[in-house]
Amino acid sequence: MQFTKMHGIGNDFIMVDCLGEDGRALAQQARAQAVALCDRKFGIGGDGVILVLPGETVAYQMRMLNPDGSEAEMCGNGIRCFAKFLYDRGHGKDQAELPVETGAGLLHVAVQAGADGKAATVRVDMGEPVLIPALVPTTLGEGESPVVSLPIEAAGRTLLVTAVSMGNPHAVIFVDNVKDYPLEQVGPFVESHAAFPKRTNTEFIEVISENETKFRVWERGAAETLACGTGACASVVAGVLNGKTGRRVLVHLPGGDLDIEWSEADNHVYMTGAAADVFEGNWVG
Ligand SMILES: N[C@@H](CCC[C@H](N)C(=O)O)C(=O)O
Repeated sequence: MQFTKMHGIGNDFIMVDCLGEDGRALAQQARAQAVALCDRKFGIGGDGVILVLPGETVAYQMRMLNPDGSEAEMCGNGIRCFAKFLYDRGHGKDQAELPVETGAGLLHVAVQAGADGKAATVRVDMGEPVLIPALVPTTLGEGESPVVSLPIEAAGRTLLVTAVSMGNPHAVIFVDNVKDYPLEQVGPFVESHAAFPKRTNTEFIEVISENETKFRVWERGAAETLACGTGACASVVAGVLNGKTGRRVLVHLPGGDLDIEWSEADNHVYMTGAAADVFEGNWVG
């Protein structure tokens, strides 16, 4: 199985091209072997596997598997890698925006090329955040009101969480000092807390100013990673809902920066950031 290793600000993925004749078989193999592929000692190593598939209503479809083998509805850093993967191979080069089917619906990506003519940064229309508790999904809150800084008990602490879905679930927690926060102690308990029936990604956010935050994440099915695009989007939505940030924020993640805007005009969240190739190979496992 041929693969390309890519990353979006340090969130690294094994990309499998399933557009050809043998695409269905490759996708099946990659799904079955996602845990082995992502293993950093015995496999290729990655924060996930991304399947580049033909779409049903448009040309392309993205699917994402976590290192624990579970399938995620969406992946923000992954979709930028997906866009670069296609662009650098000549797909959709003549289109200003490329529609991509995802588990979070149809999203649109716009590539900005570098001096070498290859995709350098990608702007993604991530769609509207989902705030209705039952759809996040979370059992917190009441009726259709957003869950904004409601308490949960986890790891012997009371944590105030804001629940946002960007197709996949996020619990956002604001902290004073993100660098020293015991994320590896708290993260696993929030991930599998009873208030989140599909488990959750958990973002820990330190606000620097109205337009700048520092970010760390404990990802569902992946533990701590260097970046999470959907998480960065969710964190800005949470920042606005809590009155802690403006609508446009430069998010500093351990692997790099993302420019996130929750547009007042159309209620969509826009994410802009880099995507990069690392190497290509042939999986013989
Ligand atoms: N790192 C990704 C999110 C990957 C999926 C996540 N672990 C989940 O299970 O929802 C991103 O950049 O959004």
